Amino acid sequence: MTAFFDHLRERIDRVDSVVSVGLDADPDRIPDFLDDRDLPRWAFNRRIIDATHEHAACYKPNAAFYEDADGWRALRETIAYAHGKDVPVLLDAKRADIGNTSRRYADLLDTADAITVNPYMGRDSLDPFLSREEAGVFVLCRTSNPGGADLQDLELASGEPLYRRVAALADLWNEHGNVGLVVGATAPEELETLRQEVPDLPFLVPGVGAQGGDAEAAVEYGLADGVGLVNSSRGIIFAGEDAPDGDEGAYFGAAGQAARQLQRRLNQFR
Ligand SMILES: O=C(O)c1cc(=O)[nH]c(=O)n1[C@@H]1O[C@H](COP(=O)(O)O)[C@@H](O)[C@H]1O
Repeated sequence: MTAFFDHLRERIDRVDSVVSVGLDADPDRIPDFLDDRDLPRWAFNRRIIDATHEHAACYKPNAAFYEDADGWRALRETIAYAHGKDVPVLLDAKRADIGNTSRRYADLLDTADAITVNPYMGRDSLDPFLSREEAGVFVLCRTSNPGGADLQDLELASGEPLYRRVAALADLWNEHGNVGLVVGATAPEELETLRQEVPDLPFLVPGVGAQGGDAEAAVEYGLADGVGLVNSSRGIIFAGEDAPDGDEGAYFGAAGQAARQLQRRLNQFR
């Protein structure tokens, strides 16, 4: 294992948690009381991090919520703040392209500790990420969305579904011990199959919480030798939406409570 997974293991042990808190700071859902702040998404994330870091093995901002000028600034501040709390950051960017383009995408790892990548363009498109030995590279394998089966379950001539081939390839690409898979909690059977197929790869398992995935399967099959991540985004960061209007303490307190509850629930299965 290299730096990212070593750090993640330490973090999991220290806080006794495999929770990845998804920082999907949707501008449409940032509470009104933060509207007048410079960079409301950063103001929001800072408070979320303050409220949840004791329960977080990792933070996972999804790039979709930051891809504008203010957004990138908010993201940079957020990552630095998470690092200040010694929490690793996995940037959910789902990138990869032809070589020179991917090399620029891989620069995202100058700031974040790990990234999600899309394997559709094959090995060379992932090389710039894989060669960053210190970083974690999570390859999309069997996604949590309803259409995940459209392509990923297609049977190859060998009879195996495409997602299993992706896992086998990711295992081959793991020359530096820095590769993980993304497998949704909404696909518990596929999680089980994949854990047998690639016993050594840690998984990022999204889809518990708002998407209703299987938390027990996420833990049972997501961890490789105790290392892996189970992500919830909206279910944690927007847990305070029922708090009384303008009550900042209650709003972010609810996020902390949601993170703690998920930590406890997942720990029952570890
Ligand atoms: O790569 C991911 O993290 C990901 C893969 C996948 O199969 N499904 C999935 O939901 N995700 C991401 O995980 C997060 C899930 O958010 P919630 O449904 O709000 O918990 C979002 O940022 C998604 O983009």
